[in-house]
Amino acid sequence: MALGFIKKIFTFGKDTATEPKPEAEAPVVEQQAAEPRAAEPHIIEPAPEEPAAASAPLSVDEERDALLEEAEAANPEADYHISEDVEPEIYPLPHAPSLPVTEDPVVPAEMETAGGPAGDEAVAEPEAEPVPVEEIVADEPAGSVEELVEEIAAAHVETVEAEAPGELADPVLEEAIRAERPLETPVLPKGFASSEKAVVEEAAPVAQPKRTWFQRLREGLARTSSQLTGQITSLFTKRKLDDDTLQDLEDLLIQADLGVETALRITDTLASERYGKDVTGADVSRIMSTEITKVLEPVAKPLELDLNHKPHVILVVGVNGTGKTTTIGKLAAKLSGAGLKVMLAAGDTFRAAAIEQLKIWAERTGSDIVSSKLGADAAGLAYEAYEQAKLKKSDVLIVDTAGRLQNKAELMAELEKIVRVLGKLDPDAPHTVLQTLDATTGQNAMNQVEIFRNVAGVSGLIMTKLDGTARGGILVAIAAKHKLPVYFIGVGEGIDDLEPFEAKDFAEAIAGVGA
Ligand SMILES: Nc1nc2c(ncn2[C@@H]2O[C@H](COP(=O)(O)OP(=O)(O)OP(=O)(O)O)[C@@H](O)[C@H]2O)c(=O)[nH]1
Repeated sequence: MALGFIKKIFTFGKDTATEPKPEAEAPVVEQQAAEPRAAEPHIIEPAPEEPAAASAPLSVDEERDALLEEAEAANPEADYHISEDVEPEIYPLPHAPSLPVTEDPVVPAEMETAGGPAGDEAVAEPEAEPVPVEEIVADEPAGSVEELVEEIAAAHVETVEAEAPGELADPVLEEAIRAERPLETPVLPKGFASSEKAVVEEAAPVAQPKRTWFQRLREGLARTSSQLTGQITSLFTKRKLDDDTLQDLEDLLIQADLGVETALRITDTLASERYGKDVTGADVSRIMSTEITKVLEPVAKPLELDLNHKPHVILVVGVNGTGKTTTIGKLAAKLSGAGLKVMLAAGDTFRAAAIEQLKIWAERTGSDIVSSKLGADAAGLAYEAYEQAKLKKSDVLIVDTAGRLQNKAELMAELEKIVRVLGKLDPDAPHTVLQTLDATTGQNAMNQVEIFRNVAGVSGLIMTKLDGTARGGILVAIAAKHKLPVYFIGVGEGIDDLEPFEAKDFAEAIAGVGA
């Protein structure tokens, strides 16, 4: 059902995805503030931001202002002022909903903490109140509370409303969104799963023929596969299977980054079937494909979203250049294409280009985005993004992070702090910690998992740049060693070049079976 819409998004992004062009001096915020669009069909908005009633919980900006005032009183020397040219763009949010809103909307229980107008019950609920930032950072080392508050104030956080992602292809989805009611049965794109039972994963299988994806996977892995199968074929030309050929094969498989464990699985199986007999390259490929499938099957899992959390927080980590930002864009495209409300957080505050790049992806995918100025505290930004996502009832918040391993200690401290701050806003957050790995880096990717796993509690992987590399075998070695779920693989720079990870397809593509 969502597939037609996803395809539209893909087509839309395809032309421009390869070379994103930042709009240099024209912040998206200003454009949108100046030209509010008449209709935002995909946004389920709360009522317009009106002054909160005396008994209502503080809005995010009031909450933050109060915190900043307190911090200022405690330390009059510090400058906690938020620059005026930025503040009006943020609070109230620049986009006022144009959809009709009932006077007293009933907010579902899981959305009560959003801070918007709610029914009596919601107002009475104590847990609906936002958690003060000072509590959030209470466990931080001495002095860090003030620092964080100061940094949040200095962050010039800006929230950009989503662009409409285009016409909705699904009339049921469209009707639900126009009626401002949540979908009872969220329809997730392929590669995602929900912990709620009532999820339809793929409603229109004919719309995207498997062959297309399979062909693309094969094209992507062609270098890995042709190098490996070429060597195997020449190894077994007119040779019976003996200890020497088995040793040569083992070396070859290890050189192809498959890892010792998988190499041994393959040679052991081959030996048990064909020792002393003639062996062809096709025999080896078949066994390779079967054994690699066995290694990969336990890790080929959909990315499970718990939509009871609003938002479900996905923290994306990884060394810089591994494709974090691009992958976030691709994920956002899938999710917003399926009708979910997505908020992005430009938590890579270390690189201006990363912030700009994410803004472009937000525009392209119809996602909201919270960003800050360069060098701002990333945990503070994550805090703001979470609050904004709550306020706007986003289904999913995806947080980008910096990945500069050159300054490892600082980076790790920053990641730990982001995880801690999110965990205090929602004890289960971040609900998913995704690590991106660049397949072209081979063995290096293995070490990267080790590092980020310990610091950020990585819960799943996405391997990027599998197109055009001869080192795709590393995914197998990583699966065998770390046993972490692999949700998607990146096979290009375009918006639709992210595919759910399928063990058998991948194994066959690497082994050159069925080509
Ligand atoms: N060929 C190919 N290129 C990719 C893929 N994923 C990302 N890229 C490219 O890799 C480069 C780095 O990607 P980014 O998304 O900027 O990586 P990052 O991890 O966010 O990097 P920093 O912002 O420096 O931390 C970009 O040129 C992307 O277009 C992929 O699956 N295949």
